[in-house]
Amino acid sequence: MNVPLSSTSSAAVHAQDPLVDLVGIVRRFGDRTVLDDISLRVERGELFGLLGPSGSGKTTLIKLITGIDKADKGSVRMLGELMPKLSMLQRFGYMAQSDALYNELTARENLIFFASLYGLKGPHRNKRIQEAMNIVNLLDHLNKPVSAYSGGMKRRLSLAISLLHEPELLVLDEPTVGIDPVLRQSIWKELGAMRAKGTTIILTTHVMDEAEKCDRLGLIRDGKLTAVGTPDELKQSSGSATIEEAFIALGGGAEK
Ligand SMILES: Nc1ncnc2c1ncn2[C@@H]1O[C@H](COP(=O)(O)OP(=O)(O)OP(=O)(O)O)[C@@H](O)[C@H]1O
Repeated sequence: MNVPLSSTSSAAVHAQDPLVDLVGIVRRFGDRTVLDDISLRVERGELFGLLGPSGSGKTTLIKLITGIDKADKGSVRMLGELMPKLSMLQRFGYMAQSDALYNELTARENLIFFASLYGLKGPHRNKRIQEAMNIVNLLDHLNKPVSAYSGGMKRRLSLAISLLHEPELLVLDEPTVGIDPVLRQSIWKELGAMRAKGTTIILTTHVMDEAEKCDRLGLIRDGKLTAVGTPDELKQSSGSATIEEAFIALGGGAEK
């Protein structure tokens, strides 16, 4: 991962800091403004969903939160720390939309590599590898090369990697794309269990019944945050019966 990281220290982390605090974020590519003045706070322990049509800017926003990319204007703080910041890497797990896996290595070797980045060692590392692969139902495939994995299996392995170090924050870009409904349900059960233990989760989704399961949603359209609230608040404020209707009524437009 090519991360432009600063190692300069900033504000001390205080218990009252939101987990993620975005202020006035602008991101441009050439003369195109892809994120336009986005301010958003995600509190500790929340399961926060970003919902928006294809190309609306969800992945770009996720990359700014994780410090993979830098905003042209505005600030991103994670736990009070200005991002990007190298030491924060151990405190969040990130599952990108395209899998960042070493195809020629086995799943176990991939997990060992990422575990070393997170500072996991010895029996604890091995226990976490077993636990994470059990969550995504891939324990039987631990020793297979990733090149022999299906697309859905690669997604599940990427999810296992993001969970490996039991981070305080999980950032998941379309985590259930290409995953069958049964496993999708079990992954959501696990995300719920992690949230119950205090993990904050930020994810992007196009699936409306997944959006319903989030504590709060941010609706993005053309790089603008058009609405933020609980699923019920968004339905009420738009007089809609479903999140899908609320999404369209609140400027979400057509889904892909
Ligand atoms: N590195 C880049 N250079 C130029 N344009 C980019 C770059 N990254 C993203 N974009 C553009 O920014 C816009 C937002 O892209 P982004 O990937 O954030 O959308 P998205 O909401 O995540 O879409 P999807 O749901 O399809 O993943 C798109 O028009 C995309 O083409």
